[in-house]
Amino acid sequence: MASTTPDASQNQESTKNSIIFRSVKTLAESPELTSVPSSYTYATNPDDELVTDPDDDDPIPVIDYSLLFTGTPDQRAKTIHDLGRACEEWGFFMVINHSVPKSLMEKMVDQVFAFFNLKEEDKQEYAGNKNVTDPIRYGTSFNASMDRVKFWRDFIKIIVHPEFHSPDKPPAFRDTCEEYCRKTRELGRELLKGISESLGLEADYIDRTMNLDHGLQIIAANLYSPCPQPDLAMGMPPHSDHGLLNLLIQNGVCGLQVLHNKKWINVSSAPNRFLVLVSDHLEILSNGKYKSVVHRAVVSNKATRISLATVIAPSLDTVVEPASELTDNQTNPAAYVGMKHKDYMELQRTNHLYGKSVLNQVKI
Ligand SMILES: O=C(O)CCC(=O)C(=O)O
Ligand SMILES: [Fe+2]
Repeated sequence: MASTTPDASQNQESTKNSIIFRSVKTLAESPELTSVPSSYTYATNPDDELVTDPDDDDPIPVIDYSLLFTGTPDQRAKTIHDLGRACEEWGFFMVINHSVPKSLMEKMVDQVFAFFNLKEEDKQEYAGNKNVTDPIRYGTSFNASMDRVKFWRDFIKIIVHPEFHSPDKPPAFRDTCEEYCRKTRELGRELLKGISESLGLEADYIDRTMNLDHGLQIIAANLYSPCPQPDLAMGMPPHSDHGLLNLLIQNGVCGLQVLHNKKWINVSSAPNRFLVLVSDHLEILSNGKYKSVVHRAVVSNKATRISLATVIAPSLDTVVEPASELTDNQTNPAAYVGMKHKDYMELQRTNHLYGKSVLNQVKI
């Protein structure tokens, strides 16, 4: 795979007082870099420091997707029950035996790599877009103009449904991405049918009420370049995602940690698995029964990490509120106010990314 050589004049912008790198990649590749610049120095909250691998007695839930279709009635019922428990207790699970070919997953990760390896000026074509509904947004950190501390991450976010968009380069990106997005949309919608049933709702309840025929699907590809002092920088700070589910894959380099029972759990994954994160709108719809998972991405000094998140979300105009079937005024009143998905996304974009700070704003 071709790699770009940093070119100081092309990849840096000078302001009155400092030089700003346009991407962490160009910063990480600059020969003079030996330590993390102060603008990236992230102070971890000491309360957050308990980091561990999963406990054998409480393993990360694994869902065998094929049993939803080809299992015996008992196996199917158990899988739906397991899905519900995973959403309730972890807000996170891994999916095996799913419908997305391994070769397509690998091809997509390769294309993401190839995109980040384009010349910076080619990627900058998509930079500067600010609105959550801009079809393609390339950038660095989270919201670089607002972040108090910058995150060690470059990203591209692409809206792929209800309308499909794609960068024109690299040449094979569009076709690979279109197929990958179709397959992951199908996977996400089927998982949501099982999740609907686990809540005691009709299988198509979430699909119908969240208007998934016109649902928003976004892919967010993240590049975490090697960092000279990984303990001092953060790839993505603790946060939960908007949307219903986030289907995540990575390039074989670990870095994702999920918060479970007040501990940060390192997630390692086999190449053919999807890491599925319950996201804020599923928590709202289930009136808090299912919890969106707080997660973060740490960085390494050895390898470049790629992660590719596929967000399956309600249509932009859907007002998401707790399902009336799951609430009653006396014993289980609605715990969240309804909000249009589009407004929620805007709220997330204009807030500092920390924990569940956005979700807390719609909590009653
Ligand atoms: O890189 C990761 O594993 C996490 C990425 C993430 O949290 C996101 O894109 O929302
Ligand atoms: Fe996330």
